[in-house]
Amino acid sequence: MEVSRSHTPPSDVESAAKKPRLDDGVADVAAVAAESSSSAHAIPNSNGEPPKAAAPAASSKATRRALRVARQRERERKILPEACSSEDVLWHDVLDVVGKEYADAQIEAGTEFDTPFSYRDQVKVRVKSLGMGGVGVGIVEEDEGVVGNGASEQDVDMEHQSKIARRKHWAVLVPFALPGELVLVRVYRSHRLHSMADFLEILEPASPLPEVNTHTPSPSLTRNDDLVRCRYFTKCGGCQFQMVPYDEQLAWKRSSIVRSYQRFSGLDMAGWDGSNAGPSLPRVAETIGSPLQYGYRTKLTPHFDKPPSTAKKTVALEQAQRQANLQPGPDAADTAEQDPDEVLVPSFLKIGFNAQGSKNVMDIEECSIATPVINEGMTTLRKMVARNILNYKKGASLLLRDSLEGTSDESKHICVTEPNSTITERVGPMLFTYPASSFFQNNNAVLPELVGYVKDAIFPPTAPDSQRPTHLVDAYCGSGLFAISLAPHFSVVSGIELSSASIASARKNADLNRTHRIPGSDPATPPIPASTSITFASGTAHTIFTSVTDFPRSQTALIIDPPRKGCDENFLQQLVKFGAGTVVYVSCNVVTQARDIGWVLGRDVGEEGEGKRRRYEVESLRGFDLFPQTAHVEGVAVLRLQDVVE
Ligand SMILES: C[S@@+](CC[C@H](N)C(=O)[O-])C[C@H]1O[C@@H](n2cnc3c(N)ncnc32)[C@H](O)[C@@H]1O
Repeated sequence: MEVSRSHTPPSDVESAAKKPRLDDGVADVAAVAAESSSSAHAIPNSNGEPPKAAAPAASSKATRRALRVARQRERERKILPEACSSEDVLWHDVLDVVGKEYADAQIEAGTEFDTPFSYRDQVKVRVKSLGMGGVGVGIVEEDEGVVGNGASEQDVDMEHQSKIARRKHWAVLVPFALPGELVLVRVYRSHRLHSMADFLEILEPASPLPEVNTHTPSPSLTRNDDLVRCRYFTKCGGCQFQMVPYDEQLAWKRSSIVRSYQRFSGLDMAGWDGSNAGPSLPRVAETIGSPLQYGYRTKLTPHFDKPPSTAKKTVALEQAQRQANLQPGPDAADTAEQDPDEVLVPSFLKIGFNAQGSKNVMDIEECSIATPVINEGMTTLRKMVARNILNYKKGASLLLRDSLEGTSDESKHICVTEPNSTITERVGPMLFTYPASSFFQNNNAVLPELVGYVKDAIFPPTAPDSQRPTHLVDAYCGSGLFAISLAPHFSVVSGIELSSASIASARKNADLNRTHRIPGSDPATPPIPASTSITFASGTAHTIFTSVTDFPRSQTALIIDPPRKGCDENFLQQLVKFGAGTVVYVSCNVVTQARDIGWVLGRDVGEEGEGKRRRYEVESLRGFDLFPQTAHVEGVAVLRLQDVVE
C-alpha cells in the first residue's frame, strides 16, 4: 500500500476536514470491536495514561462504548495526517528515522501501531535528528533496551525479543535532546511507528552522527546549559532551544526551511540542499536574528483551569492556616518576614501554560521571553485572579499585551490586559494601533528589519526604474503592518483582511501616519505623503483581485502573509491569474508556505490566450527569527514573474 502525499493547498471545503489517506474499506464494526478488546498493543490515551482494557460486553452501554473506541482506533489506523498539518510534519520526522520503505511495509501489514514499549518504559535513545518541531528524534540504541520497569533477564522471552527487534525501527521523540546525544528517556505515549518520551538524563554527550536525512545538511547543535535563563525551561512546553547558542538556533532554522521545501513543496529538488541554487529554488540565505533574544514577546496568554468543587473549603482552610502563621510565635523573626497584605494563592490554582507534553496547566510566575512590562503585568494579574478565584465558574485565558501608553515620542511601555483596549506600537517611523484581542506580530524588536527587507526585495537596487512597482496589494493585511509601512514607496496601496476590527484599525493607522510626525525629522514630514492612495477592505483574501483590476500588473507588488494554514487554492488560482510582477510571501509556517509556492511555480501566469507564457521564479528565500528560543521561524520568499523561454 503506497502512502500517497498531496502537495495541493486546501480548497475552502477540504480545509475544514481531515482527509482519509489510505483507501481500505471500513472494516466490520463488530470485528473491529472484538479486535480492539483483545488488542495486545494498546496505546496509552492522550493524557499519557495506560489504556483501560475494553470490558467484555457486560451491558449494551459498555458494548456501545467499546464499539466507539474500536471505530476510533480503526479510523486512526487508516488516516494518515492531513497534508502539511503539524501531525504530518511530525510523521515526516518519523519517516526520516525509520525509513519510508519500512513504514510502508508496516502500514501494509497493519502493524504500524504495534508499539514495542509499555507505558513508562525507560530506555536509552540515540538522538538521530532534530525534528521540525524542535524535538529530538531517535532510536533505542542498546540490545536489551529496557533499563527500568520493563523486563528482567528472565523475562526475555519470545515476545520480548520481538519487541526489542521492533525498537530498532521505532522512532522515539524526546524534547530537549540534541542530535548525537545518548539520553535516558521514559515513554509515555505511542502512536504510528513512534513514541513520545520524557527526557530524564544525558548518558553520553553528542558525538558526530552520520546524517540521517542525506538531503538536508543539518547544522550541529551544541548543548550549553549555562545559557538557559528560565527556571521553567524543560518543564514548560513554550521554548525548545534555550540551551543552544543563538547562532546555532539561526542555522538550524535555516535548515528547517530547507527541509520544508524538500518535503512539502512537491518541486524538483534534484541536487538542491539549500546551500546552492537548484532547478526550482535559490540558495536559502542565512536567517536574520532578532535583536532581542529574550524579553521580546509582546503578547502572552496564560490560562488557568476551572476551580475544583472543593475550592471554597480549600481557600478557607489555607486562609486560616495563614492567619495562624501570622500570629507572633515564640520566635518573632518567623512572622516578621510575612506580609499580611500578600494575596493568598490557593494551592489548587495554577496560572500559566501547558506543561511540556501534557494538557495540564503549570504555574508560571514569569516568562523569560516576554517583555519586562508583560512580566510586571503578570504579577498583578495573577494576584487579581487569586483574589477572585471563587467567583470563577470556569477556567479562563488571560491576555497581556505590551503597549505604548500614547502616541508621543516619550510614551512609555505599559501592560494592557483588557481585550477591548487599544494597543499602540511603533515600527520604525510608523505608529500602529489595534484592539488588544486582534492579531499583531509578537516580536516588535525585529519588525523594522523585516519590513525593510520586504521593501528592499520589492525594489532591488539593480532593477530599472521602468520596472519599479508603483502599486501594492497587501493580502491578509491585519491592521496594516506592511501596507502602511511601505505606503511611502507606492502611489496606490490596497489591503484586505478577514477581521473587520483589524481593517478598522488599518484605516485608522493610515490616517494616523499621514498626520503624526516622524520623531527627530523635519516637523513638516508625516511618514505617509498625502499623494499616496490607501484603501482597506474587509473580506476573504481572494476577493481583493476583483477590486484591483486596474492595477498595472508588472508594476504591482503583492504581499501575502496568511495564517499558519497558508492560502487556499481559490486564492492561489486568482493570484496566478492576476500576475503581479513581484510577490512576497511572508509566513509563520514554512511548511504551508512551501506547499503554496510549489503550487504556484508549476503554473502558467496570467489570463488564457495572452500570447506569451510567464511563470513565477523564486528569487530569494530566507528566515527571520521572530521567535528566539523556540523552533518557529518566519519565512520570506520573493517571487518574480519571468517570461518562459520555450
Ligand atoms: C499572520 S497574520 C498577518 C497580518 C499582517 N500581515 C501583520 O503582519 O500584522 C494573518 C492575517 O490573516 C487574516 N486572515 C485569515 N484568514 C484570512 C482570509 N481567508 N482572508 C483574509 N484574511 C485572512 C487574519 O485575521 C490575520 O490578521
